[in-house]
Amino acid sequence: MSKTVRAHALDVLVKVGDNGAFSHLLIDQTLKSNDLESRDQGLFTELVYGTLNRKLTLAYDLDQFVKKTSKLQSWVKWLLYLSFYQLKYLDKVPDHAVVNEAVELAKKRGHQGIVKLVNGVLRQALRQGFPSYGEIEPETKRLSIETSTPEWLIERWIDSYGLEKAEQIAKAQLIKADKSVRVNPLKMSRDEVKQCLTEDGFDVEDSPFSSKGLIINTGNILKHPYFEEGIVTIQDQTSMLVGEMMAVKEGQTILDSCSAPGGKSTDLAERLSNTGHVYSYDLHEKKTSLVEKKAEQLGLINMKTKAMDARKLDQVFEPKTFDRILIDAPCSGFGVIRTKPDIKYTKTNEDVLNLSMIQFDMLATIMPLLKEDGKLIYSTCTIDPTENEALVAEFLSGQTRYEVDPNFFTELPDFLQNSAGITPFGLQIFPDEYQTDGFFLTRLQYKQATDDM
Ligand SMILES: C[S@@+](CC[C@H](N)C(=O)[O-])C[C@H]1O[C@@H](n2cnc3c(N)ncnc32)[C@H](O)[C@@H]1O
Repeated sequence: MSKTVRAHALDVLVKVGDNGAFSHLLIDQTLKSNDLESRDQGLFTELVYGTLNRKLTLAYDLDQFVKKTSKLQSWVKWLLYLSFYQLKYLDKVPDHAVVNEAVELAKKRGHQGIVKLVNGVLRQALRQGFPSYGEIEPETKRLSIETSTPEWLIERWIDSYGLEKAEQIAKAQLIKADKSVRVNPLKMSRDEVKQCLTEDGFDVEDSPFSSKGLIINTGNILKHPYFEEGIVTIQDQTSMLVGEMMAVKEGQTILDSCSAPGGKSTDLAERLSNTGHVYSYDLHEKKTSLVEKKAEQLGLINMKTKAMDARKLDQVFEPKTFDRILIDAPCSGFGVIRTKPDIKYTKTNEDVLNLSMIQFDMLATIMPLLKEDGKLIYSTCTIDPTENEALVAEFLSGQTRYEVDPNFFTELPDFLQNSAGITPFGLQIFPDEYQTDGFFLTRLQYKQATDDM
């Protein structure tokens, strides 16, 4: 008999274990190498991400029913987390089905004592109900358990944005992400794609972030031929805003210093309508080959890829070479926890500090490669000031040549112009604002001469 969805989910959860790393790779691997039906693929992904994303909450819950959880074998613990997740958060699965499936999985993997324990714990949880968290003290611990976010990260967000905002951010990271796609204008217009997808039964709407973006409310776009044909690319709406704000003009020469897997680079190349050049760099060839693959799929012939540390690009290019530069920097990724929950369990305070030093070096090395009338976008998919506005402020304060482009703020889409995350150093988009990833971007340029001389 072929494996059930829950058996696949349990396998991945056990492999990911408490280290938390690489769940998205294991999910992709399982989806590719097994013939799960498309309905089951959705459930499988939801079970793995959902359980991982709620890990700390589920561990607290389990402590109420089992005295020494540390003595449980890893797979038993994850089976109970997986089952709790379904009982608490999934309406579509009946409780008795969750218990029966868990018991069957326990029978396959363990002895009679474990089967009894799994059955007993789940039935007790159903009888007694799950604990509430309101009384937990201090407040940071309560928030940590309720939102399954490590306490140090909650404290970081409180330090940056206050308790109320920290709570909103942590809660938003638990909400399932909408899918959005970018339309390739070299192949079809957004309106045409929208119309055809609607005729095919999809519920689709225009993204307010980008003229190329569509939000897919219902329908599995990964299975649609437009995906294979390079007519659409999966991309978060905030990432598409980068392409929009680069204000690219045909024929330009563009540098993308951290380009893999190629989402934004290919957006820029599409915007050049296959004119000009996009030089797409990343640290390793394994990474740049992903960019090449994407470019090929989208029919783009104006991209050049090469592996190189962005902090050495000044050894390859003369100063003032590029019309447009993108530094979409490696970052802590606290804006994309919705789709990569591992991030909140694996990153540390020290990582944030180390990343900010790399980001600073990248800015310092790459900024001089911009032409006198050029524009450079610095962006991250995180919500930490140390890597975002504070970093840009520090970079600008140490020199006299560059500034934030004042037109950046007026050229933002109208709905973002009064956004809570606007500072003199850029725009911070929070994950609780627009049902998107959390994201930061700003646009820098050479200081412009003022008229009042
Ligand atoms: C946020 S991701 C880029 C995403 C990409 N711009 C996109 O839209 O698909 C950051 C990238 O920086 C790369 N990276 C990390 N350190 C680097 C370095 N020192 N030099 C160049 N690239 C680096 C990582 O390999 C990663 O692919």
